[in-house]
Amino acid sequence: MTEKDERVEEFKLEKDSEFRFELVDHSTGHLEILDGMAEVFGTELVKARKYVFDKGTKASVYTWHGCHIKLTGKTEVAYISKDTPMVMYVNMHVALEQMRMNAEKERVRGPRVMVVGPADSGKSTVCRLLLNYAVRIGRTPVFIDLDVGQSDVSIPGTIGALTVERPADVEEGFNQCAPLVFHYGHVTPATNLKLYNILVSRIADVVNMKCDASKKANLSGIIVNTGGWVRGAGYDSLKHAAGSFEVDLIIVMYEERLYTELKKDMPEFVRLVLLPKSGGVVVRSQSYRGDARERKVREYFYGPRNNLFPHTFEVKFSEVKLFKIGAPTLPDSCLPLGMKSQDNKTKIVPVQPSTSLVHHVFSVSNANSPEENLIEINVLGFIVMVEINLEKQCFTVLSPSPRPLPKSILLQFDMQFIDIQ
Ligand SMILES: Nc1ncnc2c1ncn2[C@@H]1O[C@H](COP(=O)(O)OP(=O)(O)OP(=O)(O)O)[C@@H](O)[C@H]1O
Repeated sequence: MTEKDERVEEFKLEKDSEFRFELVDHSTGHLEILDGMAEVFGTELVKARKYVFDKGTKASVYTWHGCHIKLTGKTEVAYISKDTPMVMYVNMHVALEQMRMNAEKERVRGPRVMVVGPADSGKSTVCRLLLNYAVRIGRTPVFIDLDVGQSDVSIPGTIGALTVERPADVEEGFNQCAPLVFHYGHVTPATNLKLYNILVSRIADVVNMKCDASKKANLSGIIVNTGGWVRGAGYDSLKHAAGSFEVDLIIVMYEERLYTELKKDMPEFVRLVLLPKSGGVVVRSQSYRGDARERKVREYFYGPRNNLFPHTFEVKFSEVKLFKIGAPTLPDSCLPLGMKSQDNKTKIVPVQPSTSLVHHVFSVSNANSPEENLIEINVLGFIVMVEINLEKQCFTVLSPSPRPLPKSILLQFDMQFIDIQ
């Protein structure tokens, strides 16, 4: 596919059709709706507003009744398709709403849904659609993102949950005002599956508490997004997540093998639905995913439109305590008697200040002391070590808020962020 020059194009969409586009990696695009009604992944577009889409965006505009739109920008692909699974997705939403209404009558909890499927099968998009449709009719479901590679709740390397109270912003996604976030530190569950599973159980416990405390959230139900690792240990961790959240419905994106395996392994009360993958879902390369992760961290500090102003300040070594979760795995034969290599995976390892920490991202833990269970305590936010001065015994950090840091225990990510615009 050849790259077109930036240009203004208008498209007339018939009812039940979608306009799919991919912007090139180096330029943003603008979209306007000129006539009719349309939505982007379940969020309605407002007339006379110019929506700005980030570089490399891959998205679609769907219309139930027909519309006329204008796109300005450099696209790699831009086309209209009438072959969309949207009716099936909306039927799914209707079924969930039916479950909520039944739950209301029977005074039980609303649907607990988990969306699974291989990488690039449209899981996040289906979650976003179902959440948007739910809030559009007054529900407030809890969204949990277990995808540590491409989280829609917080930065990569974390798992998080938020109560969705309004539709996702077309440009910026869900409002991430007060998410509950736990530090994992890596961008794939495989790096430390033991820790990952502990965090999944922990976040499930907290979500259960939230649902016990809020009747509305309990009735609205939960929607859990998962990562694309669906074989071997990845499959086991999906089963673990299903058990932790006590899900009663699993949506499997297009893969029959996964559907059949889960059908066999899940208890009877768990319903399984196989949904087709949209022809518009784009397969993203490793480098695109890496760039997307970096963009996500940048967005955390600078805002989605470069509209935030982070702070840089010095922090004395003595003011903070740095830790990493998990020590390198040693063969069992090298460990003290009775200890297993798996125990190392949840070990809290103190990290000494050194120049190797430059550019590393750190979570600011909500813990008050290292004696607390650092793994299972949520995090307040993130900083980046911009500079380390061993002589002055201080770090220079990039932080979303001005000094001082809210708490003093910092947890190290594998991930680095180099702050160049
Ligand atoms: N109908 C569509 N038209 C155009 N682009 C789409 C459509 N549906 C999804 N996409 C895009 O395809 C990409 C992959 O979709 P999505 O993130 O939902 O998949 P996923 O299964 O959650 O991916 P993974 O778990 O591997 O990160 C995203 O960039 C999304 O915006």
